[in-house]
Amino acid sequence: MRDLCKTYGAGDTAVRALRHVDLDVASGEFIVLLGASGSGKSTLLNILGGLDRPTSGEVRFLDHRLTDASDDDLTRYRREHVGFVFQFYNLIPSLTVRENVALVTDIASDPMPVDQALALVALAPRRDHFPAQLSGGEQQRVAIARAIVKRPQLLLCDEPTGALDYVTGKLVLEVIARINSELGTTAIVITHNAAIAGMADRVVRLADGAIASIEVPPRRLTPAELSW
Ligand SMILES: Nc1ncnc2c1ncn2[C@@H]1O[C@H](COP(=O)(O)OP(=O)(O)OP(=O)(O)O)[C@@H](O)[C@H]1O
Repeated sequence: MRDLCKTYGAGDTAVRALRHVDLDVASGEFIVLLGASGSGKSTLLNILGGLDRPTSGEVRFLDHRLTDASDDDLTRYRREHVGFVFQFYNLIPSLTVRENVALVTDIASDPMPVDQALALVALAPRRDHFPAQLSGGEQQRVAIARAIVKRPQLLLCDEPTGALDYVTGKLVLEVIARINSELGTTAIVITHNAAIAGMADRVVRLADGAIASIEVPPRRLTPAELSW
């Protein structure tokens, strides 16, 4: 990302959500994005994921220039390269676990078998259950399986543990760390929980739409080693 700016609205009501952000993310990196509410974290993630466009500046992903991409190009970029995980799981209630994940394999070019994705999130035995029969943490793990079944290079997580209790949140973090280390998927995780920063290769802190600091933790911790 180079000199990335995003302004919502115009005139007196304009909100400058991102101001001149420069950031390079290496393939396979695990980045934790911290910052106060309203500091621009989701805006940054949405632009990186091709869900939104910057007002000015440049975003590149490998040889794709997202800034000039047409709507169709952005759709293809999201479909082929990006997996999203949000705070709320957005599963389809009338479909089983397996069917929720299989929806993605129907449109992906090189998906992994659904059962492999479910095994990665330790949910293979629940494949025929419906979302309402699962706990919040299990539903989030289905959402992660759905995000990674197409083998995206980039996994973008916006508050993935925000709705979960301590133990369940840790289980979900374990799954994200495993995807990052076993599949080499680049992971960017937004959180309000500064303790999660210990899992990262780098911790990027936003303040008022700008990068306030980038830190490299002395040693990358496993989720089991984190406490809050
Ligand atoms: N669609 C929009 N229209 C107008 N302003 C917006 C819009 N989306 C976000 N904003 C504003 O842009 C700023 C950054 O919002 P953003 O959601 O990126 O922050 P955040 O750091 O993710 O916050 P939180 O931690 O509360 O989710 C905020 O001031 C927000 O009110």
